[in-house]
Amino acid sequence: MIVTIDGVAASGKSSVASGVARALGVPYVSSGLLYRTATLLGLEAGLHLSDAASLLACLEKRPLRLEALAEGNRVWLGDRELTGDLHSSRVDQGVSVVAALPEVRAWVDAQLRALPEPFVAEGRDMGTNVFPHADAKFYLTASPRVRAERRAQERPEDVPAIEAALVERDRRDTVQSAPAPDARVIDTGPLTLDGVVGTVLAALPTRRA
Ligand SMILES: Nc1ncnc2c1ncn2[C@@H]1O[C@H](COP(=O)(O)OP(=O)(O)O)[C@@H](O)[C@H]1O
Ligand SMILES: Nc1ccn([C@H]2C[C@H](O)[C@@H](COP(=O)(O)OP(=O)(O)O)O2)c(=O)n1
Repeated sequence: MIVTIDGVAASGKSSVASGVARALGVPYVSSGLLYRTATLLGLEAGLHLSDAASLLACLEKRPLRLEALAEGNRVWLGDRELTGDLHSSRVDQGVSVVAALPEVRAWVDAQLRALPEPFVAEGRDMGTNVFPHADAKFYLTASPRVRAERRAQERPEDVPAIEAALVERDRRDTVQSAPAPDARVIDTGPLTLDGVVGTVLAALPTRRA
């Protein structure tokens, strides 16, 4: 069984995917972390983030591993854990450029499609491009202000600055961020995290994984 959870930036995709995966007893996988990993490694290597060939060469020769646990995803480069470095503002600012590169999208998609079922996959295009035959599809939204207020709990910046950055990233990610026609759209604004997880679980075709 594959469940896809897509949505705009900071709409709650990872937290909801983790809650759903834990309830089902399956892993979840964060596709955004792979785009973030490509961005971080490109920045650390001093590459131009639009230089797809160099970026891909850099990714393919490194011992990268995505640990897709239900409790949270972790990314490793050999023995070095990258996870804590993947949500910095500089990665936030560069990631849309990297995510627009078809070569990088193909690299991410190949890794995702190699995963053994069952799992929950979250990102932007899980239900549209990567797993169009998923058993259940969801798309999370919330207003920019609500999302910025949530992110402000996790980041040192203030709400207006985070909100402006989110709106800009939404704009740059528009192409790959359309909901699948068969996705159930959930406005998470008026709901608690548990409320969103419960809404997803209640809408699954069966509770088996
Ligand atoms: N109703 C809600 N639905 C989803 N996330 C929520 C909700 N209320 C608060 N949050 C919080 O919003 C923050 C952003 O969620 P996250 O899962 O990181 O989003 P995304 O993966 O879409 O960037 C997290 O700290 C999460 O706990
Ligand atoms: N399937 C995906 C997942 C993420 N992306 C891009 C779009 C986002 O700007 C970045 C980071 O996504 P991530 O889900 O980690 O972060 P946000 O929820 O947007 O804060 O990657 C994508 O293009 N396709």
